[in-house]
Amino acid sequence: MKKITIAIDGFSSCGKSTMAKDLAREIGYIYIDSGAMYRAVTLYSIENGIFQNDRIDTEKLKNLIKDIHISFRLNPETGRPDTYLNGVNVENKIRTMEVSSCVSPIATLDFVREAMVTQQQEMGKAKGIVMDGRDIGTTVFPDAELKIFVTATPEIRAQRRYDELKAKGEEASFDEILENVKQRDYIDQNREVSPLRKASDALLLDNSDLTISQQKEWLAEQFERVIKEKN
Ligand SMILES: Nc1ncnc2c1ncn2[C@@H]1O[C@H](COP(=O)(O)OP(=O)(O)OP(=O)(O)O)[C@@H](O)[C@H]1O
Ligand SMILES: Nc1ccn([C@@H]2O[C@H](COP(=O)(O)O)[C@@H](O)[C@H]2O)c(=O)n1
Repeated sequence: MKKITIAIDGFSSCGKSTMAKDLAREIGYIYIDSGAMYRAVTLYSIENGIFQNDRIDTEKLKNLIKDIHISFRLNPETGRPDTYLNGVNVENKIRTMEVSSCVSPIATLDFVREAMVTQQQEMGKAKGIVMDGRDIGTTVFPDAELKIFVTATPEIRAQRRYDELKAKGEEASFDEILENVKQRDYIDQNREVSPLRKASDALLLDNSDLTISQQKEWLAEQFERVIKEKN
């Protein structure tokens, strides 16, 4: 059976990776969380004094970007891929509020996007991939056979993130999360290079009132429909 490329874009914390990971596991495709790659570059920038006091030393990052190697390896305990930065597992470190609050400015930089998009296109060149992010259907894989654009209200998205952190036993402030979600949406939609947009041929999914299993079922139906058409 011919494999396809699946692009899942949308606003922050709306459930893209939850849907993408589950679908990829069920259909035996590779799953790539492109946001984790921008988060890893951000962590590197914080740890190497490139992002300090709300300022980015862009010249330094430009010189060092070739030394930033991001990869994914399956975690046998979670059954999901963990993110590695230069060979070190950074899966937990890249999910902190510190990284969340610095990542969108880093993701506006053209040379950062160019480096990430090149790696993402390489990862997907054999198809059989589900990738989620902000520009997957518009820039990374404009010819993807199945494109989804996910949205939900900012309050619902912040609540989901808040519940997730609480369940993990982590300190969280709903207001801080809501502010971060809104700020990232704004920066992501208004940057010059590859702003967050619904591709004209993407299917829109507002999952504000859907459960995880309902959205999973919806996505599986879309996949079945497209794969039948292509085979
Ligand atoms: N339909 C849903 N109903 C309730 N909770 C959901 C739903 N979909 C996802 N979630 C939960 O919302 C949280 C955010 O989901 P997820 O991490 O998949 O979002 P995302 O869009 O990939 O986020 P980000 O853009 O930050 O990577 C998770 O805790 C997830 O379990
Ligand atoms: N294709 C992408 C993916 C992500 N970004 C930026 O990274 C941030 C973090 O992504 P999450 O999916 O983990 O929320 C996101 O807010 C974007 O700024 C991107 O630009 N392009």
